[in-house]
Amino acid sequence: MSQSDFILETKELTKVFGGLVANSAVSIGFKEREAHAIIGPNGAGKSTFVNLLTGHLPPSGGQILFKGANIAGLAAHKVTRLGIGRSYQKTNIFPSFSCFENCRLAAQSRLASSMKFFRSASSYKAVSEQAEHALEAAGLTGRSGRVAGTMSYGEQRQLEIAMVLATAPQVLVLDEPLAGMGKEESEHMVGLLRDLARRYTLILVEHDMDAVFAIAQTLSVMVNGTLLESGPLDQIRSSKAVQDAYLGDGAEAY
Ligand SMILES: Nc1ncnc2c1ncn2[C@@H]1O[C@H](COP(=O)(O)OP(=O)(O)OP(=O)(O)O)[C@@H](O)[C@H]1O
Repeated sequence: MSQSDFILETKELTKVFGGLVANSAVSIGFKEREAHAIIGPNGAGKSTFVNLLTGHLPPSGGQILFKGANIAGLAAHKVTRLGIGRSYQKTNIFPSFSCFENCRLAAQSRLASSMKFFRSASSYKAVSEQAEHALEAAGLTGRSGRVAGTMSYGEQRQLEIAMVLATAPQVLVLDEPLAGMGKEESEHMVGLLRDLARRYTLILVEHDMDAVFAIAQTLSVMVNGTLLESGPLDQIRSSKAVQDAYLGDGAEAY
């Protein structure tokens, strides 16, 4: 597959913490408008990988190509502005602000100069519309004026996704979006993510294998900081190496 087939691609991406190699020469390609899950046991290096992708950690080596340009080492806010949005394992909202305010602040953060922006009434309107669209896209239509902290946990996770959408990303990086959710909330979130996967490139770290199989078309399996295998869902499900290392007998433990 040629480089142009991928909107985002890592080449030999490496991260070393002291003596520990958390990511060892990881090369993964992400296609446009595809849901791609990164799976693997605890400590495999998944969070480190997404922290590198989104500029939250500087790599020790390798490349991160976004639309062909190497963005490795770029600061997180600059990566966001390029169009790679990211949600976190824990909710990251302002609980005393309304849903709309949370999204409006996120939309504003995408702009290079928010002070300059505040002077323009038309830009304010554009950002407000972007915030409302993001709420709708995240399934929170009608929740605009609701104080974020008073919503259910599941809705707060939806709000966090709305805040990422408000930054007008092309690539959405979601770190354990189902963490802490009950069955109903999880099903709702899976539906939302399947819907978003039709319009965005989705990169997902998730332990819930039923959800991963329902959302992702492509899977990359990490073990001990290395990429074990990357490919279409069916290929990974039937891979002997993946079965042995991860999806086999102990898969339910993850
Ligand atoms: N900031 C850090 N400093 C030192 N070691 C770290 C740091 N972050 C992660 N590690 C180590 O790197 C390895 C990979 O951790 P990472 O959190 O990326 O794995 P993971 O696959 O996301 O695990 P989990 O599924 O439990 O979240 C682990 O051994 C971890 O202890």
